[in-house]
Amino acid sequence: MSGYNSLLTLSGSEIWGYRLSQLVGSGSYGAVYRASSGSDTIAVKISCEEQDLAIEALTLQLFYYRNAVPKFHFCNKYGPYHTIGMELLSHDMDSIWQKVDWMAFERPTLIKFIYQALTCLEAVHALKIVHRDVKLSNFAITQPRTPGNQVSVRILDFGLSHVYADADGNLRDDSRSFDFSKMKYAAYDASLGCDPMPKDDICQLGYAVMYAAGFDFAQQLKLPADDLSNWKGELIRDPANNLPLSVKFMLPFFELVADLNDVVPIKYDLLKQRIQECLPEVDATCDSILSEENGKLTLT
Ligand SMILES: Nc1ncnc2c1ncn2[C@@H]1O[C@H](COP(=O)(O)OP(=O)(O)OP(=O)(O)O)[C@@H](O)[C@H]1O
Repeated sequence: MSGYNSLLTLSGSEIWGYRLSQLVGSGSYGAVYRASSGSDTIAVKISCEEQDLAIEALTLQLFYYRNAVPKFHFCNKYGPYHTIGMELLSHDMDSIWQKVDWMAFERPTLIKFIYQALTCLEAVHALKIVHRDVKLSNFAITQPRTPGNQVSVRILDFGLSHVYADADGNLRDDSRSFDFSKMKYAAYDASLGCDPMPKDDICQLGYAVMYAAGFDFAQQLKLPADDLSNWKGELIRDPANNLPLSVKFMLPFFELVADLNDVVPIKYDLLKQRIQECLPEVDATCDSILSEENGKLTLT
């Protein structure tokens, strides 16, 4: 069995006193299991990528008291694998999206999601960390709280993240030398070969919202590299005429995203204000509600 496949068959194993009971998710590098010890239930991420997991563990620890990421429990080695124990979230946004009618979230859901996702990114950027892997499946919601099933958005997966500047603001290189221009869903500047910076996380959040709104982003990603990059460039040059129809109502937000650069500090409050302006009848600051009926999930 290949290294990666063996990551997917660890149900029943015991790690640091937690028994892995169910595979709840997997990505290119890791598998994530629900794990229990007595009444305590957490998520355990397992990967062969030592450095990425070490960076992720360090990052999660920095955010323990901020409600932006799953709370960190431990990191440890398990045979050939590296593991992180963390708060168990309920569903990632991509798997909820796959179950909604027409594979398109409704406007109120989109507005609340983007507001909370931006709040997560604000917390990440405040520590001079750039995430660099912003996509729908890297956001998840907390376990529903009672009464009312309220849930909040958290950002996941810091394997590609990087502390881009020191306390004095001097830029720091990443020795891992990733080539983000090859990443299909990279922001426009990164697709041209620039190092991804916080504004690019926000630009990628914009792509994630287009996808969540039902725009066929997967088809767009199949374009030849130059055409894809041109499309991303046009979105920034003239969002009013190039935004997909399903997110045109979010033009006030996308216009501000198009104006972001790496020099002027990002005004998160203004971005949030713009998000609220896109749909004034919905309070973007309210938590979302998760309901489940006959196996069908609804996030409102
Ligand atoms: N704390 C958690 N609680 C519940 N599910 C989680 C948690 N962390 C991750 N998951 C699930 O596991 C999936 C994969 O996790 P993650 O993105 O961290 O793995 P990865 O291998 O680094 O993925 P990628 O391919 O994006 O690099 C997520 O999309 C989500 O469904």
